[in-house]
Amino acid sequence: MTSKTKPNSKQANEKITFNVDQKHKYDLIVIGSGPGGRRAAIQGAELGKRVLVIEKGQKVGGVSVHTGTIPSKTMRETVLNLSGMREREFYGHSYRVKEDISAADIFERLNKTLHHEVEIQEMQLNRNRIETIYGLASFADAHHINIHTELGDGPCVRGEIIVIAVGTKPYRPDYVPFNGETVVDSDELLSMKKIPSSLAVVGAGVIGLEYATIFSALDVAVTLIDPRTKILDFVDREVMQYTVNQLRDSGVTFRLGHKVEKIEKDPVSGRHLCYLNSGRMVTAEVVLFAAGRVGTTDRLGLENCGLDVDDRGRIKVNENFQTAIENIYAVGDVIGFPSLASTSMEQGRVAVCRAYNQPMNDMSQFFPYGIYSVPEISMVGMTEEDVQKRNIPYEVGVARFRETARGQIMGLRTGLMKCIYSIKTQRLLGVHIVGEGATELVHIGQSVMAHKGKLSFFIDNTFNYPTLAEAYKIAALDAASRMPPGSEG
Ligand SMILES: Cc1cc2nc3c(=O)[nH]c(=O)nc-3n(C[C@H](O)[C@H](O)[C@H](O)COP(=O)(O)OP(=O)(O)OC[C@H]3O[C@@H](n4cnc5c(N)ncnc54)[C@H](O)[C@@H]3O)c2cc1C
Ligand SMILES: NC(=O)c1ccc[n+]([C@@H]2O[C@H](COP(=O)([O-])OP(=O)(O)OC[C@H]3O[C@@H](n4cnc5c(N)ncnc54)[C@H](O)[C@@H]3O)[C@@H](O)[C@H]2O)c1
Repeated sequence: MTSKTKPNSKQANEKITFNVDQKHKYDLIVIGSGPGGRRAAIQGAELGKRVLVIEKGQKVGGVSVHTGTIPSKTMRETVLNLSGMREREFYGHSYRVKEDISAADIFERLNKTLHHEVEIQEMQLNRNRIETIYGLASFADAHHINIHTELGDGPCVRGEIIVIAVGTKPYRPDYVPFNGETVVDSDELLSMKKIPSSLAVVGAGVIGLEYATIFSALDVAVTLIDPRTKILDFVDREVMQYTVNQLRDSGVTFRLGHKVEKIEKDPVSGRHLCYLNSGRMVTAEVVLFAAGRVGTTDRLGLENCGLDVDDRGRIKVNENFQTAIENIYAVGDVIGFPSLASTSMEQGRVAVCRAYNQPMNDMSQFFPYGIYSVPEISMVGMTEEDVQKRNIPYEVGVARFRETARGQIMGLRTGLMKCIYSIKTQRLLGVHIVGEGATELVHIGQSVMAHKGKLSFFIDNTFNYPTLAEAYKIAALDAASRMPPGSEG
C-alpha cells in the first residue's frame, strides 16, 4: 500500500477557523525530538526561523537517546569492558574483569550516559532559542496542531512549515504474550531487573543481532530465531557468513528459516516455550521479540491534514522529504529505510533547507551502516552481490586483522576487511568490515569513495603504524595482485 493524498472532508467541506494567538504562531513546527527532529529544528533556527519542537516524551532525545542507539551501545560497551572479552585471547577464555555482572552494573552506566546526553541536547535546543512543548501532537489541519499535555489539552499552535519526525515503536503482534518482564520488546528490555540464564531472540534483524550478541558476551545462552535463511540481506554475504560462523563458535544458536508461531509459559519450570512452524521448540527464561518496528503515526491525526500511511505506519515522501501535502515534511524512521540515527539527522537538515529553498548539495549516496553486534560489522558502498547484479567487472582484496601489527598487539584472532574495486576504473566500490573498530574504520573507505579514490591511493600513501587501518593497504595489495595486467585505470 502506498501513501496518497485523500480529499479531507473537514478541509473540503467546511473552513474551520482556529483562534491562535501570535505567541503560538511559528515559522517551523517539528513533531518529535529524536535525531531527525532535533537536526531539522536546529537548521530552522540557523535560518532565523521561529521554531517549536513538540515532544510527547518527558525528555528530548527520541528513541535514539532513550530506548535505541545510545542505550544499546552503552550496554554493549559496559558488557565488553566488564566481561573482559577484548582481553581473552591473551588471558584465556575464562578471563573476566568482573564476575557476576548484574543488571544494576549495566544500568548504572546507562543512566549516567543518558542523563548527560539529554543535558547536551536540551542545551543545544536552548542555545538555538528553539521552544519545546512537552505533549502529544495531533494535526487539526495541515497548519494547525493540537497539543495534549499531561495536564490535559494544551494550546493549538500554527506552523507555516511542519516537519514530522515521530520515529517508530516496536511491532507488537497480538500472538506474543508481552508481560514487560520475561517476554519483552527492545524498549522493555532496558528495565530488566536481572540478567537471565537463557534468552530467545525472535527476529534476527539489526536489533535482534545486536542484543543477541551482547547477551551472549555475558555468557547467557542465546538462541536467535528468524523465518529468513539469509539474515541482514543488505550485508555482503561473505562477511555475514564469516560473522555467523564466529557467533556459532562463541555459542550463539541460530534457528534460521523458522517462524515463531506461539509463545507460552511452562507452568512447571516458569520458562517460556517458543513453538516454531517447523515443529521445533526453543525454551528460554526470557524472550526478546524484535521482529521489526512500526511508525508512531497512530495518534497523529494525519487524517485531518489529508495524509495516509502504509501498513507499517510509515509516511511517503519525495526526494526533498516533502509529503503529499505541500507544507508538511517527514524525516527519520517514520519514512522507512535506512532508519538510522545518522541518516535521520541528515534528512532533517536537508528537509528544512529544501522547505526554505536554501542552496545545498544533494545528500551523498555513500552513507555507512554500522551494526554494533559483537563483533561489530560496518560497510559502505556496494556488496559483492550488488556489483555482480550490475555486471561490473571487479576484484576483491581481503585483509585479516591478525595480519596487522596492531591486531597482534591487541590480541585479535578474528576480524576481516573486504574491499571491492572496479577492474575498469580501479575505483573503490565497497568496503565491508567485521571486527574490532569496524564502525570507525569504515569512514576511511567512505572518504576515499566520496572522492572517487582508486586502488593506488592505498598503495601509494603512508599509513600510521601500527594501526588497524593498515588493513586497507593489505587489502589493496591483495586486490592489486589479482588485477588483470593493463588495468591501471
Ligand atoms: C535498539 C535500537 C538500536 C539502534 N541503534 C542504532 C545505531 O547504533 N545507530 C544508528 O544510526 N541508529 C540506531 N538505531 C536507530 C535510531 O535510533 C533511529 O534511526 C533514530 O532514533 C530515528 O530518529 P527519528 O528522529 O526518526 O525518531 P525517534 O528517535 O524515534 O524520535 C521520535 C520522537 O518523536 C516523539 N513523538 C512520537 N509521536 C509524537 C507525537 N504525536 N507528538 C509528539 N512527539 C511525538 C517520540 O516520543 C520520540 O521522542 C537504533 C534503534 C533501536 C530501536
Ligand atoms: N546499528 C544500527 O544502525 C541499528 C541498530 C538497531 C536498529 N536499527 C534500525 O532499527 C530498525 C528496526 O530494526 P529491527 O531489527 O527491529 O527490524 P528489521 O526489520 O531489521 O528486522 C526484523 C527481523 O525480524 C524477522 N521476523 C519477522 N517476523 C518474525 C517472526 N514472526 N519470527 C521471527 N522473526 C521474525 C524478519 O525476518 C527480520 O529479519 C532497522 O531498520 C534498523 O535500521 C539500526
